[in-house]
Amino acid sequence: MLRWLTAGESHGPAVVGIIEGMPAGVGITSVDIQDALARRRLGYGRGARMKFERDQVRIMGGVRHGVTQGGPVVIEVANTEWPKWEKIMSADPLGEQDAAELADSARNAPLTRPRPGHADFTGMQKYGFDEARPVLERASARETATRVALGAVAAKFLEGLGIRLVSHTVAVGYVSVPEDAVLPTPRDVIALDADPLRCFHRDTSDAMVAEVDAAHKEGETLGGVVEVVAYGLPPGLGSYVHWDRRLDARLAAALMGIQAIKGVEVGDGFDTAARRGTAAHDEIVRNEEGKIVRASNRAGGIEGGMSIGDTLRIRAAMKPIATVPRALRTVDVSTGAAARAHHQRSDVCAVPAAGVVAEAMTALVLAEAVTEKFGGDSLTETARNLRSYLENIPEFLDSAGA
Ligand SMILES: Cc1cc2nc3c(=O)[nH]c(=O)nc-3n(C[C@H](O)[C@H](O)[C@H](O)COP(=O)(O)O)c2cc1C
Ligand SMILES: C=C(O[C@@H]1CC(C(=O)O)=C[C@@H](OP(=O)(O)O)[C@H]1O)C(=O)O
Repeated sequence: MLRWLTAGESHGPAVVGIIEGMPAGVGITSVDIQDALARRRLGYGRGARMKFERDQVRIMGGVRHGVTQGGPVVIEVANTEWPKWEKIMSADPLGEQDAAELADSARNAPLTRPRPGHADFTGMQKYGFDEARPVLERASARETATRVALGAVAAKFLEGLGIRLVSHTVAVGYVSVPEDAVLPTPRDVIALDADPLRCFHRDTSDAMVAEVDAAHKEGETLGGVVEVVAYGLPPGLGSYVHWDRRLDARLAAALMGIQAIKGVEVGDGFDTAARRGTAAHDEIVRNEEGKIVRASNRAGGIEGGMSIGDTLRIRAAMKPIATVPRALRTVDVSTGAAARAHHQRSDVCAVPAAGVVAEAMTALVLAEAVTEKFGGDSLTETARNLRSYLENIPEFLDSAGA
């Protein structure tokens, strides 16, 4: 069983992730995790904090000399902003002098004008806070740094089994890649990361940059759509036998669990709903070598809640950043008067970063499904079990490795 948790606040000393059940023998270093985190910072339209803050990674358990040992892997991503927040976010009660200094600090002014589109207002109601600071600290997408760190470990495990993931931006606001655009492969990751929007279609990327500039100028923010593509999956991850074992359900929950994600689509998803049956599915045919393959990939590599051994495609729709510079209407809960929502700084568009987070979440779900199906206390054992499964699929059913 693979399970994982994250902890920490946006302006606390660190955000921390722990993953338990990762087999031994997976090669992972702080540099690998640092590289994954650097990709999450990419993207045209991200805010000031991305420029001045660094992610400082420390592996605190489960890895020795660059290889997992089978125990829980613990990763700390320190917030380099911490010295500015040490008093505001102190875990322990403050002494008299520190408390007096804090009371005078502008940074600590109570956030009584909750921002629509955030957890602020309902979080205050639910947990009984009189301002939004304690809510936004944990609701913030700063926490996605830990998901990407843990996802880097999961991705290394999958890579050891020949499974590779890619993510890319397919829409920013109303600007979308054309429907017939080529899918990126793992070979394209460097080019993708070099693109300002992590978009694989040159002309669309230029139009997206212009859209982010226009939104920025108008005090607006933008959302969009990202896609995760996974290559090399064996058939049979997940199951049709129960709703919560379905791979599509688990991937959808994982992507929906990312801050600001409001929709998930597997394969052609919503377009498929508008098609007639003969144009909606992926027919089973023999190729020139006599191998059983699919004539298309409309389902996005999942049927009956299981991977079918074809390319996985899953999309997530992100709403526009809720801390809008042209601040939205709210109520100041300290006075009851109409007001404008609190705004200091924010991203204009975080869609490219959301793609990297979605890739990490997909890696975590796939790694969990792989360990569930193939078990193994070491990567070698998991690989052996996977090989044996594939070798033992009866020849007349063999579609593996498509
Ligand atoms: C990578 C990433 C970066 C984000 N950056 C910001 C930001 O700078 N400002 C903001 O208001 N929201 C940002 N968000 C979105 C908020 O975290 C999100 O809108 C908030 O949690 C409420 O969304 P929900 O209703 O889906 O929980 C970001 C989300 C992601 C995934
Ligand atoms: C810090 C990160 O993202 C933050 C996510 C976020 C939000 O409201 O979700 C708001 C912003 O933080 P702040 O309000 O402190 O500027 C982003 O910078 C990060 O991704 O590392």
